[in-house]
Amino acid sequence: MSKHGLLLLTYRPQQISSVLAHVGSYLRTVNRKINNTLYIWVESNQRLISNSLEPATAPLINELVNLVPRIYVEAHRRAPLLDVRVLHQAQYHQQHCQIKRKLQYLPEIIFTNESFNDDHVGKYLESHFEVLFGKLPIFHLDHKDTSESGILHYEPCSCRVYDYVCLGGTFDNLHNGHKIMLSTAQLKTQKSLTIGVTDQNMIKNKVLWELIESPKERIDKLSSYLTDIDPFIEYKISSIQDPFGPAIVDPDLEAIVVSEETVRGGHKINEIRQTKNMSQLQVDVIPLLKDGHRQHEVEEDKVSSSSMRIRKLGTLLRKPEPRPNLPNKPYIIGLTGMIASGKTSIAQKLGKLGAGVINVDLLAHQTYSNQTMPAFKEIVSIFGSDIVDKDGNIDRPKLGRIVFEDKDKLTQLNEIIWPETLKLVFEKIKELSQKYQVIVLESPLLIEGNRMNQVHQIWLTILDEKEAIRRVQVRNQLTEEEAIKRVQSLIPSNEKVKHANVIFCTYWDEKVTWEQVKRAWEMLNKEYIESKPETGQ
Ligand SMILES: CC(C)(COP(=O)(O)OP(=O)(O)OC[C@H]1O[C@@H](n2cnc3c(N)ncnc32)[C@H](O)[C@@H]1O)[C@@H](O)C(=O)NCCC(=O)NCCS
Ligand SMILES: Nc1ncnc2c1ncn2[C@@H]1O[C@H](COP(=O)(O)OP(=O)(O)OP(=O)(O)O)[C@@H](O)[C@H]1O
Repeated sequence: MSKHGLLLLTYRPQQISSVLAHVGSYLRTVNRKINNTLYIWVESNQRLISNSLEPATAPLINELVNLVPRIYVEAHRRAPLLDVRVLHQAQYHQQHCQIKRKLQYLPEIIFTNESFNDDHVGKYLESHFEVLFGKLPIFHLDHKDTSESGILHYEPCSCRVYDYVCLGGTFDNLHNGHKIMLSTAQLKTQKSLTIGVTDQNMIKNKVLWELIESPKERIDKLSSYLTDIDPFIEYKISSIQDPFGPAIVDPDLEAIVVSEETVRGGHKINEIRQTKNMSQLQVDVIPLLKDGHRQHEVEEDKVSSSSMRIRKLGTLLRKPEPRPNLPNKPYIIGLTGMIASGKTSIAQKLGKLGAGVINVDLLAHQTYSNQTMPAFKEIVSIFGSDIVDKDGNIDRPKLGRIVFEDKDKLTQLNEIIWPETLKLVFEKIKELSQKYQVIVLESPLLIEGNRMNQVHQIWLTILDEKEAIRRVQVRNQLTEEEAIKRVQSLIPSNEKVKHANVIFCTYWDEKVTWEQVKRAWEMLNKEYIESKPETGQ
């Protein structure tokens, strides 16, 4: 299996759309041979037959606007996990034909759909790219099952081209739907493509927004993707704070590319431009790419970044850091997350699957549960005798109201309780390690207390803040204001995500939570438990 490859897709003169007949079959074979990136370069077979290295006559724009999106539709069907990149060589960029392109990922194998002399193929590709193709293996693709041909339901948009085009999006987990939109816009652009990328304040209503990368990371990835596909256009990519961005400011823009679901945004932009006496943008609409690989009813119908985020739940997102300070056994999972995000519910499920569970909160409460316990006196001396109830115990709801009103007091309380709690945690770990290989330490303040190196992996529960506030109100009988204070008293989930090896979300019903937990448990056992020795890393 190679990581990256390049498919040289050749067609007979005047018959460019004929490549579509078999592209699905080619992609299926390629999908078995590479597992990361596939570049596709579309070329007339005449250039290879004649072994001519003269500049080619590039395919016509109307052919490409038809062809390229359809290749992505097939890529979604046949190789949904491959990063397919159809490289453009549009007619109006003929003057750049002599410039050798760089590629972001170096191909390790070449695929061709027609048999040519291997030397010709290597030389031809080396005349277009700064890659030593001559040394790479060449695999000739056959298409046996022609029955797959021509089943592409795709209505391409107009083939008019413009100097200045714009579009917008979040572009998290760049997928084939995005690629259709971006390619269409690139093919329509002769000079400059302006792209607005949603800022952090615009994504907070999206499902699992905490898993979306920062605007800078998304912009960087988008920029290197676009340059890889077509380095001859100017790209102006910036973050936007509203749905309109530069589209209602830049007088040079001529067209906007939108999808069926965002066409209203395009028309709204034109309304605003009209009020400012600016020219109207041509609104070019691409159809939505439906998801043929939906895994769950909570996923969307269309190929979507949200569905891709949902699929990450319960999987290993980040390899755990080595913990030379900890023995390999027992293997300790720190389960943390926002208040009412479902830590206890997930810990219980892990318990049912075979983990030993320690609730650090309960042990913390033990440290001041009666007058003989070590933290009792210290807490009363700091928070006053008012917090002791008529039975002589510390009134926890009352203490809670005090510390969630005042961050300093919360820190003070944690400083008193933590050393004693830690002693109890160690005792409990020792006791449970007789029976369990995996111990789940349910610990709300694991990250706040910077205690991440005391566990082998960090598993994080996240939940939409509004839902967390609703749950706290119901469960703890609090007002909305009090619930908000509790939920917001900890480090926000989007910052904790950086530390997490596995993430869960309990937003949907229990069945969905169970699926995530089972996935994580299986991964843990397979990768980290079954094959580990007692000591050493
Ligand atoms: C407010 C905007 C920018 C927010 O983007 P959004 O969060 O929806 O981005 P997302 O990354 O999900 O999608 C980006 C674009 O790809 C399209 N898209 C997403 N999935 C698919 C799919 N499966 N098939 C086809 N297109 C798709 C979206 O409809 C959108 O047009 C957008 O929704 C919008 O209203 N666009 C029209 C106005 C605009 O472009 N403004 C900025 C101009 S600079
Ligand atoms: N999958 C789920 N679907 C719906 N509700 C859930 C789900 N999981 C948990 N809940 C509910 O959310 C509330 C909080 O869950 P839980 O007590 O497990 O959270 P927690 O993170 O342990 O809270 P705390 O930090 O306060 O201890 C509970 O009322 C629980 O019933």
